[in-house]
Amino acid sequence: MQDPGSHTLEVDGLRKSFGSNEVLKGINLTIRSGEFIGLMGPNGAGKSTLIKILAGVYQASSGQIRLGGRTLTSLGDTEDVAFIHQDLGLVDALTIAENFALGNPPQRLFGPILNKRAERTSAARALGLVGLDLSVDTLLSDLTPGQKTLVAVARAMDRGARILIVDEATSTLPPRDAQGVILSLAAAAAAGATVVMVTHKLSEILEATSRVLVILDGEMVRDAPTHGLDRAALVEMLMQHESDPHNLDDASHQTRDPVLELRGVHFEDLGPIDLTLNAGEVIGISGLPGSGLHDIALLVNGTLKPHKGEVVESRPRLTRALVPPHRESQGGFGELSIRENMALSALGRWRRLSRVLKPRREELDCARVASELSIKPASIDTTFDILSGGNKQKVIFGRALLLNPDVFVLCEPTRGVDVGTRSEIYRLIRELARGGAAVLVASSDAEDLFSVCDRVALVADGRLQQLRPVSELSTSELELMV
Ligand SMILES: Nc1ncnc2c1ncn2[C@@H]1O[C@H](COP(=O)(O)OP(=O)(O)OP(=O)(O)O)[C@@H](O)[C@H]1O
Repeated sequence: MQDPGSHTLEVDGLRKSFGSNEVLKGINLTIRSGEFIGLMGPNGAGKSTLIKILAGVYQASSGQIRLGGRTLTSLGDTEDVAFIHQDLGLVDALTIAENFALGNPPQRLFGPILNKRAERTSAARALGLVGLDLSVDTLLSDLTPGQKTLVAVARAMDRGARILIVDEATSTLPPRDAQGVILSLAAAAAAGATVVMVTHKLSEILEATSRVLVILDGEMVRDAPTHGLDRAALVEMLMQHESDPHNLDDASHQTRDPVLELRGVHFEDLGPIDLTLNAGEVIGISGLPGSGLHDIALLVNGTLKPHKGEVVESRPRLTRALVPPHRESQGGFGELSIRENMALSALGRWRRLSRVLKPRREELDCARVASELSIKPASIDTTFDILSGGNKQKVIFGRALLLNPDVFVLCEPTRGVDVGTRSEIYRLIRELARGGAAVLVASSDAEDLFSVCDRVALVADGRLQQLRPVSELSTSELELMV
């Protein structure tokens, strides 16, 4: 029997099935106080399901959870444990102090009189712990996404959490913001808190964690100290038979005829923007949140119309496909299947001359793309809603592939996807360019830029800087760009 005061977290033989699909196949774990755990695994491996069982969102089919020797059905109601998801559970219209007070029993001075001062002092102290130099009266809506995540971490610590469970909280943050969050989590661990962090970013694992756990197909297949590991070792742990994501074949480019041009385009604070997309070339643009990076992509796609200037197409009826920046709000239709979500915009492709749909061809094409992207579950009749985050991203990417357009506009194409799929997406993008498509990648992920783009440029101060060949840039120059 352990000391109940300790915060050792133990999981024994945890299983979870959804219908006949066994998603967790007997997970065993012991995590001690002060450990910083990186939890990795391919899309659909079961990471979020494990976290949701710990949080009490799902109930395990069998198995045990113990904290400090006490058996619990979940950690959801335990003050010692805080969960930080992509949806941070903060309210934009409230101040930092008010967000801290949300859901907390009020601190009382005397009878019904609240001790607001004590609440503010303790909130300010917690902000200091995560390195945020902000007044507690700042409105949440005035913060950057990274600062909001730090507020969520500070709030958890203010509430006395000794275990922080963080599920892909940095995946939508620009690198510098993500770095701030990782540093504050590392500081929390150094001060004795336990951190369990789900991430696909190898750099975050190497930078901050003390131990790596890998889930594959619902089983915990690796458990190793991070010390001594490098990127290649992590990739090998994840993939077993890995093809190096950076070893992309050098596409022999064909003629680079202009396909689409933005000429002197203005949109809100952007402009003038001049950009030419050529057949067979992958152009990458990057920038901070609010820089207008995705607006440029949407202007290229025709979703946004310029206030001034023109979008010139090289031929009539030029076709375009978009992977939108916000999968959560602009991506898929939750109640439709993988197949329906993929086929939606390309239905015309499977029509006979008589205009009758050829469902068998449609099914085969969707199944082929789903398999190329290793979408899980493999059945294309699966409902979109129940897919893991990374698999949703793959379906949306697959939809663009099926359209087979002249121009691909890909916003954050690898957001939330695992290491193996990332390299597969890079291979597919190169293939699209080799096939003559013009590709625009609008991404805040340096790896997207140096792995797949021919030329890249930064969006800053409303302008698109000069495009430069990636081959002439060092990794650190690229990382500085994002
Ligand atoms: N509510 C649900 N009903 C049915 N199946 C589900 C449900 N939630 C998750 N699944 C399935 O469980 C499997 C594991 O999903 P989970 O979200 O745990 O993966 P993950 O490892 O977190 O992936 P990612 O890295 O893409 O976020 C997937 O095949 C998913 O479709």
